[in-house]
Amino acid sequence: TTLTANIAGFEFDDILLNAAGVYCMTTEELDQVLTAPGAGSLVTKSATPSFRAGNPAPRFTKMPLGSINSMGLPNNGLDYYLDYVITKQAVKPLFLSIAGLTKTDNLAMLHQIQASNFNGLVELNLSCPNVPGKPQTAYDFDATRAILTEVFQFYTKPLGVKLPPYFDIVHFDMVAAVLNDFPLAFVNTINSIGNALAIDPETDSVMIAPKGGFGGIGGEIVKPTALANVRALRLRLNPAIKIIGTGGVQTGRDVYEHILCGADLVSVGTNLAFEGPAIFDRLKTELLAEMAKKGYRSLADFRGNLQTL
Ligand SMILES: CC(C)(C)CCc1c(C(=O)O)[nH]c(=O)[nH]c1=O
Repeated sequence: TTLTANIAGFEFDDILLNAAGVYCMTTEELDQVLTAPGAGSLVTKSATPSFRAGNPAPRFTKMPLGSINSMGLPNNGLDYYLDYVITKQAVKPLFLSIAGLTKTDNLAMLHQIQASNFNGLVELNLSCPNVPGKPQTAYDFDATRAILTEVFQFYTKPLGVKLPPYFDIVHFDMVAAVLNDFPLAFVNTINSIGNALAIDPETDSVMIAPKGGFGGIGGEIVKPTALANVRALRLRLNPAIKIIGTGGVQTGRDVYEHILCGADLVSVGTNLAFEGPAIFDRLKTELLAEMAKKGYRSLADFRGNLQTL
């Protein structure tokens, strides 16, 4: 049985990786994912041009059926992660995530990466903010088209985008219509479901300090939305644009369902944070068992084969 995938000519011989933001802040964490059995790649914490401390703690916490976070983009700056992926890219194909707070920052970072010795894949986090008073970039389809137009004027290395979840069928149509106009290597869907609220029953208070307790949620609770976004985009996007499925993965069956919806790679956030990198080998074992039960010998045997009634 083989668990392989190909994105932009890169062969992955395991299809699991971390979700950006989880287990990827420091080189120590990144090395643990890099060497974890069952993990076929890794992605770095979304980088800004220079170091950011991020929001005051508590800013990530467990809650029933998942997690809630408002980290505020804490990261060690682009150079730190660019150095890491350049040093390690011979081991396996790697993803470098960027999330500029302005379009100027994103373009500057991409110029630096274009000129660098990094030959892996860039994940442009489109949950990054847009101009104040407007929604995040990925919820502003004109802004999404504008930044991708500027990026592809000069950026020639493999690039994909990280998307927040959409909840309206017309939004699936609209975002796919934008993305299909660009030579994207992949789309990673979903990012956390934004601006949720969790309450501590002991104290009747919110659970995280930033933003009055509002934060992005991940984990088991988001799986139905994650699967819907993978499926909706698979049905709409050019087949050349591969899909990384993210959201709600805690068992091999969850990985299997992301693939059934059309995912090529599957990433783990919340449950990786709770369980640690040993989760990758557990998920791989459970996925292989699920495939054996169904008589599948490769992911191509069932990728995208979700049945409708
Ligand atoms: C939400 C942003 C801070 C604009 C981007 C970074 C990010 C964060 C974060 O650093 O707060 N958390 C998430 O769940 N997803 C993200 O993409």
